[in-house]
Amino acid sequence: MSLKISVPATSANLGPGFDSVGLAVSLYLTIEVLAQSDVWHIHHDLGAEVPCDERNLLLETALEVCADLTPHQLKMTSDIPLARGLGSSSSVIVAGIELANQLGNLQLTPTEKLALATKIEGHPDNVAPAIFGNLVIASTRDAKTSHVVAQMPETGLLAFIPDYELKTSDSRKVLPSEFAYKTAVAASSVANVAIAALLTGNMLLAGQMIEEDLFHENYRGSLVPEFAKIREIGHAEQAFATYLSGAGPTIMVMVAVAKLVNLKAKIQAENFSGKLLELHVDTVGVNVVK
Ligand SMILES: Nc1ncnc2c1ncn2[C@@H]1O[C@H](COP(=O)(O)OP(=O)(O)OP(=O)(O)O)[C@@H](O)[C@H]1O
Ligand SMILES: N[C@@H](CCO)C(=O)O
Repeated sequence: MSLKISVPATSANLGPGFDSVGLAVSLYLTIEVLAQSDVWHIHHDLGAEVPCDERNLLLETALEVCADLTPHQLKMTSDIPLARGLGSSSSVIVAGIELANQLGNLQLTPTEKLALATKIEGHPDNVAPAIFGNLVIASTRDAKTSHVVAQMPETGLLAFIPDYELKTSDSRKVLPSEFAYKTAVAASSVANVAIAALLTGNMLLAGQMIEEDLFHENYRGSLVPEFAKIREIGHAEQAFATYLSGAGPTIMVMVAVAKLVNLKAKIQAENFSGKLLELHVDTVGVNVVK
């Protein structure tokens, strides 16, 4: 049997869409199913800290979804950097669900996959676009997830991926545990206009609203020292928006395609330690090739 599963990276939040909005982007985790085996084994070159057995999040997820899968040798490759704010954990969870779906012949619908993935990840903002591709707006309350898949308006995407990791769990520790009613109303009004602008293709307004986030970026800015400077460069180069991708530390800049080259040169000139990558919107989501 030949089976290959690929899952895109995802950039969550887009400013005020905290925990509920995400965009699928063009970096990929790929799982290749090799021969049946007595025990599970994952061949990968992602480093010694990534387990090769059932302790790997891929197999933890697959076996949680379907406990009696036949063990296989697997090959895992990924260009999604770990703990950088590009949805590496969600890509593995979605791949694990798909692995169980295929090997266990579960016939899961995309909505069922979203429910399973959200339960495991805790929020839908990365797993939803990893499943559906594109821009996804989702809300999970009382274990029920509602979602809308939308086309992202045309924009260039430039990601600065710092050399250091920032685990989502650490980046969530700096957030407040409570929010005053008035602030919550203001924060959700910003989010509402951001989404309405994205859905009507108004990148200028969407960009302004993305940068007015009140939910998380003010608290996380100090964890990502490059953020303020890159946003300043974004303003000087007329980018639509600069935001913290997911829990950081990746910084995403949305900019008109014609302005990408200049923007890239200006950020490169700062000599920050990390990678600067031009990305594209992934419109496919999780993909199975047999
Ligand atoms: N290929 C992989 N195999 C096994 N575990 C992985 C893999 N990729 C990521 N993980 C797990 O996910 C953790 C990173 O998850 P975390 O939520 O901190 O960051 P992220 O998903 O990359 O970023 P964000 O959620 O902000 O977009 C890693 O430390 C590791 O435990
Ligand atoms: N919405 C999440 C994304 C990372 O998992 C956060 O910002 O913490």
